Amino acid sequence: MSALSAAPSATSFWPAPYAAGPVDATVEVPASKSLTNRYLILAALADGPSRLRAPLHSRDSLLMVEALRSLGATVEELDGDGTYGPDLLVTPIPPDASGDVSVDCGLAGTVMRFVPPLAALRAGRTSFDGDPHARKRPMGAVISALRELGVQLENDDGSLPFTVAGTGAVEGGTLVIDASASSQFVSALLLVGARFTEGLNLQHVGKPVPSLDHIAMTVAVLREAGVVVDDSIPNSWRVEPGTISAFDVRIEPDLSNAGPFLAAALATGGTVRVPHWPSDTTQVGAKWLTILPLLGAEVELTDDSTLVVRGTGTITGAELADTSELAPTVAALCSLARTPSALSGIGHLRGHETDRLAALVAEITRLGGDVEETVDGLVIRPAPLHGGPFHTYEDHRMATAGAILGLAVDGVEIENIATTGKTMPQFPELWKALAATAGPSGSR
Ligand SMILES: O=C(O)C1=C[C@@H](OP(=O)(O)O)[C@@H](O)[C@H](O)C1
Ligand SMILES: C=C(OP(=O)(O)O)C(=O)O
Repeated sequence: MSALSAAPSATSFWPAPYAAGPVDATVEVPASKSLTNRYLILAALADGPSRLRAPLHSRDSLLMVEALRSLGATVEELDGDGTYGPDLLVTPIPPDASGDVSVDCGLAGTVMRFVPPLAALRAGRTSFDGDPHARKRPMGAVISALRELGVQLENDDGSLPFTVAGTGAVEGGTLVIDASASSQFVSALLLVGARFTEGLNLQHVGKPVPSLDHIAMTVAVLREAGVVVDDSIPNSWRVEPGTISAFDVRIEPDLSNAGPFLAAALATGGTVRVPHWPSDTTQVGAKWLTILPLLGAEVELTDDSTLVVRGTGTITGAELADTSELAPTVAALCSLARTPSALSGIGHLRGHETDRLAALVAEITRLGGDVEETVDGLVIRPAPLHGGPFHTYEDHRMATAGAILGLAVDGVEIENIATTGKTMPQFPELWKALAATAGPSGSR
């Protein structure tokens, strides 16, 4: 399957490796999706060529690269020292770029939310569409924000597909949005705000914005590129107009995608090490250092920046709020716990790659689990699990959640494991290698 093609709809099931004993593995995790795609956007708007070292190469990052190429940026591959592919050299979109183009968003939230404001800065029509489920993901706040900013949109009914008819400039100014469905609405506007003639005063009004770590990440990468951002008032951001400076940056490993591997230590009572763990990061995956001990793990960050997680053989349930994109991994671990768990502050997961709350309830229940959906999360109670099919709904994090269960429960079969290619095409091989460290499968 090409990285850009839609995830296959034909049903194929992957026998998840079952670990006969404790795993003992060191796993080098590919680069962060959220950082790679933010740096790609900034590089396309910068004042000169930028280099991304050891970036992510996955479906979501390729969709972003292709989107930027369509808008006129040049993205070249350069030999680098990354384990999982070349560096990227990005030459920005030229000021006189114009013409009608189309962008395939796949199922990537970062592409469908971040690229339309960028397209508004260019003269020409850019049409956006994506996978069938992409048409169901919330887009309203980005679309209404562009309209408020005076940008013309065509064929839009509040979701994909639609067309942005850019004129080459956006005046900017004051904008009020409701970003309660996704932090990406805020990030999308902040990322391009410095290129609006008057900059941007953005305010959120409504229920709380989810995934605040991801907004902190956006602000941090903007400041690295010399953009002046004031985020001192909650729910309010000021981006000064100005230059986005070209940069040369090494991308951190994806700490969210490290999650399933770290979870394997708990699921099997083993040890997993992830090297190159950043000591200072805006990634939400930094929270593993506090989440995993609450679930019963011993966690240590060594002097050589390796995160070491040891399972004690017992997983304890926990009350955890605002786990954002970590939630499917957390839910899988909680289903293996000896005591109940409550996950809250994740109602917006209903608008992710699939309705993740419904999907987790359906699939964990199918394996014998006891899970209930609440207004803004899940309650998970201890129950003996058994093998069987685990449906994934084109959602990479459903697939990795199923793999965690399969490590601890014999006979779990995961639908369409290739869906992990959205952010980590190497997942099936890395997971098999991890499971193999537990010895040949059999009963524990
Ligand atoms: O900006 C980003 O890179 C992301 C923001 C979050 O989106 P939501 O705010 O919609 O949860 C997160 O869940 C998603 O995986 C990546
Ligand atoms: C919600 C996610 O992705 P997206 O960037 O497509 O929103 C995710 O990766 O968990």
